[in-house]
Order: sequence, then C-alpha cells, then structure tokens
Amino acid sequence: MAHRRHRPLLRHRPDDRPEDREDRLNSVTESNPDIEISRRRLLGTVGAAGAAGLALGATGGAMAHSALAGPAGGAATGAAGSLASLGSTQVAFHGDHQSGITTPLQAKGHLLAFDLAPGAGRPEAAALLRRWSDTARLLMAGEVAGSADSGIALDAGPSSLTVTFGFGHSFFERTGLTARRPTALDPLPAFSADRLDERRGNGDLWVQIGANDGLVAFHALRALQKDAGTAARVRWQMNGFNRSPGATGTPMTARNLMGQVDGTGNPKPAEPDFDRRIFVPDAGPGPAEHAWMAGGSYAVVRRIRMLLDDWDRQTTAQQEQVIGRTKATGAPLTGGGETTEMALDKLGPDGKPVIASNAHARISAPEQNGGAAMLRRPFSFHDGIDADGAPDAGLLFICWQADPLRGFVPVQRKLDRGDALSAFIRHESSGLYAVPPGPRAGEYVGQRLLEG
Ligand SMILES: C=CC1=C(C)c2cc3[nH]c(cc4nc(cc5[nH]c(cc1n2)c(C)c5CCC(=O)O)C(CCC(=O)O)=C4C)c(C)c3C=C
Ligand SMILES: [Fe+2]
Repeated sequence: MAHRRHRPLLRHRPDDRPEDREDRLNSVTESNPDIEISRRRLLGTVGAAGAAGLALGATGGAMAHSALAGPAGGAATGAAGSLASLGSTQVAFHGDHQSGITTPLQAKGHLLAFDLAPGAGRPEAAALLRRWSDTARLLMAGEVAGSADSGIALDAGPSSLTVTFGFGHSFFERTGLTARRPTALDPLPAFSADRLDERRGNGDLWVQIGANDGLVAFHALRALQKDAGTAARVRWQMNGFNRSPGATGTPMTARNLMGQVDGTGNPKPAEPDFDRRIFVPDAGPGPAEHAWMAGGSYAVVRRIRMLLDDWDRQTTAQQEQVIGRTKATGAPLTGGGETTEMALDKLGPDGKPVIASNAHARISAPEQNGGAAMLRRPFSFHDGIDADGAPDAGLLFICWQADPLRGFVPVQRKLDRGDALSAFIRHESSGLYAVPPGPRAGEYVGQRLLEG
C-alpha cells in the first residue's frame, strides 16, 4: 500500500482554531482502524465511490486513509469540527495515469474545451499547462489556488476532486507539434446517426473536472478558467452529475437518466488485460515521436441527448428488450444477477433470442466486436426544458481506451447500423482527446510532449 508523505493543507476558515484544523487533518490519517474495513468494501464494488473517505491513487485503487462507513454504508460523521469523510477523500495528482479515468464516478462534473488564443503557440501552451497543473495539484489536495483564490470552496476538503487534461487534434498544428501527433488522434469517422454541433465538439485542449461536491467542482472550474488568462478561451462547456456517494444503502453501479443500471460490463482494473485496453503501452503504438503518450489514454466525449418522453412511453418490458437487461437490477434477460454473463445464444419459447439481436448490450459486447472494449465513465446532464416541453437531458458519454480504433470506433460502427437504443438517443457533439500520462513529481501534465 502506498502511503501519503505529506499531510494536506486543507482550505480552512480564516477564524480556524489550530485544534479544529488538526481534527480535520486527522480525519484522513492512516491510524484510523476503520481504514482497512472501508478499503476492502470499496475495492469490492463497482461504480460510484463508496461513502467512505479515502485517498485514492490515480490508478483508482485506494492508497490509504479512510474515515468511517456506517453500518448501512452511509458516511459517518466525523469528530466535531472534522471534515465529513466524503469531503476528506483525496485523489492523487501524480501517478502513472492522470486522475479521473479509473477514479470512481463523482457526483458533479464539468467538461470544458479551450482553444488557444490567436498568436498563442507552444511556449504559451506549455506555460498554461504548468499553471493548470499547479492549480490542479493544489486543489486536489484541498489547498487554496493561490493568493487570488475565489473562496468558493472554503471549508470543504478535496471531496475526491480530479482534474484531467487532454489535447485535441488541432492542438498540434497550433503548437507546431504535428510530427508528435499520434495517429490514434485522427478524426473519428462520421456515423449515420450523428447530429453533431461542431461548436460543441473537439477543441485544442480538454479539461474534465469531477468532484463529490458541487462547490468544489465549480471552484476548480473558475480557477482553471482564470489560469487560462489570455492564452486560451473556452470553446464549450458542459455540466454533468451522477448519484452522490451514500445515496444508496450499499455502493452500486450507477444509473443513467433512462433508469438503467449503466456500467456493468466495464473492464475492471483487476482484470489482466485492463491496462492494455485502457492505457497506451510503453512501446507504442506508433513511432518514437509518440512515446510521450505512454501511460496515457484516449477519451471519446459525446453529448448524447436522450429522447426521454419517447422512452418513458415504453413499457418496462419494452425498455428491457432495448437493452437486453432488466431495469431493476441490470441482470441479463437470460437470467442471473447483474454480473452474470449474458447467454447470447439462449432462445425463448418463440425461437427468438431472449436478448434480441438488436439489443444494445448484445451489440456493444466485446465478444461481438472482436474484443473491442472501453471504460465508460459518464456524467448525466440536464440543461433545462425545450420550448416543446422536452427535457434537454442525457449522457455526457466519456469512454477511455488505449486506441479509439480498437475501442469506441468499431463498437459505435456496429451500434450505428442497428442498435435498438438508437431510436431513443441523439449524438449531438463529439470530441476525441489524447490524455497524456499522469505527471511525475515536479512535472506538469503534458511536459513530455511540450518539452520532450
Ligand atoms: C460506442 C459506444 C457506446 C455508446 C455511444 C453507448 C451509449 C449508451 N449506452 C447506454 C446504456 C447502456 N450501455 C450498456 C452497455 C454498453 N454500452 C457500450 C458502449 C456504448 N454505449 C458498451 C461497450 C457496453 C458494455 C457491453 C458489455 O460489456 O456487455 C448498458 C448495459 C449495462 C452495462 O454493461 O453498462 C446500458 C444500460 C446509453 C443510455 C447510451 C447513450 C445515451
Ligand atoms: Fe451503452
């Protein structure tokens, strides 16, 4: 188990008494006897973060530290003046991989794309990534973002804040680095069902912010936007959410706004081929100029609108046919529990497959796509109600893979040709980003590209 070397300098109220602050620090120390209990519990779960406070390594595993999880899995209240466990949970900024990839889903998310300002090139981009990395490191440790801190997150701990940075295809022209642009970043093919708004897609730089507290997440967004200064401006921004840790009696796989259990089939970090599927290996793919991506990953980001009024008019049985899994538990229609394998060959009394030939879970399964797999780590969104009364809501679909041509692309091609879910969703924007590896101590994110 890795141990944290430094105690976090938590944001604190101006009138903090030293002993109050010490209490809060103690809520994330390693001497807590409940650490191991909570850690075991969390490692055995999928989906959203458990309610227990933990320090999470950037690989998503628990490094150490936990506050209490109550008997029903709820967050325990800390000592008077101490941060609740949810607030004290900290994710590592440094590591082999950036945070926000294997980190358990957080309750709040902001996605932003920036374009470099006219005239800004490689030096400005390097300075910006250095500023952003400094800010992300501080905020993820629960510290303030420098002397001009907005104060939005005063009183709160890190709350599992993660900040993830990526580069879009256009970044490399803007910075004169096209020789170092990986082919995996070539634009995605067009899909017949795409209804994409280019103004809400792509961009030179991509930032994903996640946290289990809305103010902590927004605080990070404001700080990073200020850091951008005159070097870059926001191209698009989207806000998302997931269930809050502790909302369910026990940690569960997330649900989306269609009410489905969503995330069951995700590759698990404990699986032997997980790293190979999700992270770029040390040796390739591609020539040595692309070696800066070793340990990185590619993010496909799609705003997928859900046609919820149409969906809600379906019976539960019809909805289950569309996916091939039950709505209540996420179990395959062929029986068993959530994690039981789908029996894709099983026929019903009518002689037809129990899991329909166009069921979403069948078509997207790795075994139907030559092993193509991705780690889906989405946020839901709701951006109000349209004039016709329809909710502008859906999924900020984010998936991670070592190579989009062996992850997202073949699966989406297949879904595009005959997915029963297509009648109820609309892909409205798309982005593909090269997300470099996690920074080593003293390094900023992307330094191996910008200074290599
Ligand atoms: C191209 C990739 C995919 C898109 C786009 C996509 C959109 C999308 N999916 C759901 C809901 C569910 N998806 C489920 C499984 C699933 N989906 C994909 C890929 C895409 N989904 C994969 C690779 C898988 C896993 C298949 C497997 O391993 O068997 C499920 C079932 C539960 C689960 O495994 O997560 C649901 C439910 C929505 C609502 C949506 C767009 C809005
Ligand atoms: Fe899916």
